[in-house]
Amino acid sequence: MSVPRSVAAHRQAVVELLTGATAARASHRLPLLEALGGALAVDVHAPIPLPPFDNSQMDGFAVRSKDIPDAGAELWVAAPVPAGAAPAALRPGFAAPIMTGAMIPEGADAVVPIEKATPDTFPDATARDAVVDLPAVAPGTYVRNRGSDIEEGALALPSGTLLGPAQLGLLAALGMTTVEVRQPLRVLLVTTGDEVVEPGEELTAGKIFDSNGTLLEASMRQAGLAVVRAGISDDDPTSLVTVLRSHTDPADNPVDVIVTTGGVSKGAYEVVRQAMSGHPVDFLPVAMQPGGPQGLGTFNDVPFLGFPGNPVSCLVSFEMFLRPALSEVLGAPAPRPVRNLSLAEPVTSPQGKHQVRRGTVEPDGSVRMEGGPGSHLVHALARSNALVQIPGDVTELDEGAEVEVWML
Ligand SMILES: Nc1nc2c(c(=O)[nH]1)N[C@H]1C(S)=C(S)[C@@H](COP(=O)(O)OP(=O)(O)OC[C@H]3O[C@@H](n4cnc5c(N)ncnc54)[C@H](O)[C@@H]3O)O[C@H]1N2
Ligand code: MOO
Repeated sequence: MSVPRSVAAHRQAVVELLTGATAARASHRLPLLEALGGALAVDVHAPIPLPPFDNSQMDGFAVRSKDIPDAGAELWVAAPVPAGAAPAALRPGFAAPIMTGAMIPEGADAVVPIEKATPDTFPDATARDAVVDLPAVAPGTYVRNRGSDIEEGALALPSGTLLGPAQLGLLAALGMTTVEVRQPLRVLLVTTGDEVVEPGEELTAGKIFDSNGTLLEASMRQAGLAVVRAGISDDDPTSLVTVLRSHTDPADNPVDVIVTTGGVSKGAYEVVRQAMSGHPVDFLPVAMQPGGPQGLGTFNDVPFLGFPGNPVSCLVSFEMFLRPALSEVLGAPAPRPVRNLSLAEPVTSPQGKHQVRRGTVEPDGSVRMEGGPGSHLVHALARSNALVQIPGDVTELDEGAEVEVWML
């Protein structure tokens, strides 16, 4: 029996497997919202500064700060400056009513919020010769300077950035309508097993619904991959081989990566192992639980990963191997945030296996386990927001012990 491979060694093997497949990816230009979840193909530099002009952070009065001594001063009220208007220059001795986001008039260098003015309401726009009492204010107060968020020409987003709501919002703020994104990696996802049926079909004795397909397709899409689904393969290896051949023909737009689930352990009908015979694929144990049995190699020169069949094993395999490898090779998606947190309860773990438990981070910052270690516990997984990492040499941890937690 082969010696189990470490988690780090297997992750490195996945990185090496994907490195060739992801070289020189083509890119295309998409409208911003269609680029959601994609990876930026080029560095984007700011075509304009943000903010584009000095503007007010408050509803109040734009003033020349040097017009107001420490004791305060009474100033004439100038014409109001609504947001969107290009104001006239501010004359000495005047204060201009200004609204949040409105352009600071030339000559003004500070804003006094309306609450600090006497009277503390804006005069009627038609009022003549109105005056206002204002306290002293330091230059720059409540002024949002042109270019203080980003200067014109500065690097806004580096190539490889995964485009989420905040990144797309920035591009819109910069006035862009389209963005150059990498063509996503195309992944063929095949779930396997005679017992597995599509959700919505009839559930007869001995059958279960396919959760792996949805779980992994959702994970992959979130990570920016394009997923090609080939349904559920039964336990006949010839039909699985036919499916894999049809998606890996070099003359017919082959997929970039193949991921299967199930059929990799030691049962009598391990369809994936059988389908891969004659191809350079290793089936090996990784010293990890869940997700111990793994397949890795190529089928018709296309990188292949065989995840074990249990749903939690699939999710853990994706999070521990494929997602980090994509981050390393493509620069996206961003790695999961890692935190060191204390355990809300004691935990035991098998000697020699890196265990990945599912947990919930509590408001007090401790982490509580959701369900036991079993890799079939999809309900407990659905309650979790974190993967709790317990190294292979650790067998017992007390309540309060520190553990590494990956936020999902
Ligand atoms: N004698 C041994 N038996 C098993 C070992 C072992 O080392 N020796 N390893 C166990 C571990 S750990 C795992 S993980 C599984 C991996 O098995 P397979 O990858 O061959 O997967 P299957 O046998 O096809 O399925 C395992 C389990 O998952 C359910 N399943 C499969 N596909 C789906 C799906 N699409 N959606 C939902 N659930 C699915 C399946 O019904 C089984 O319950 O092997 C252990 N056995
Ligand atoms: O290693 Mo298996 O993935 O626990 O159930």
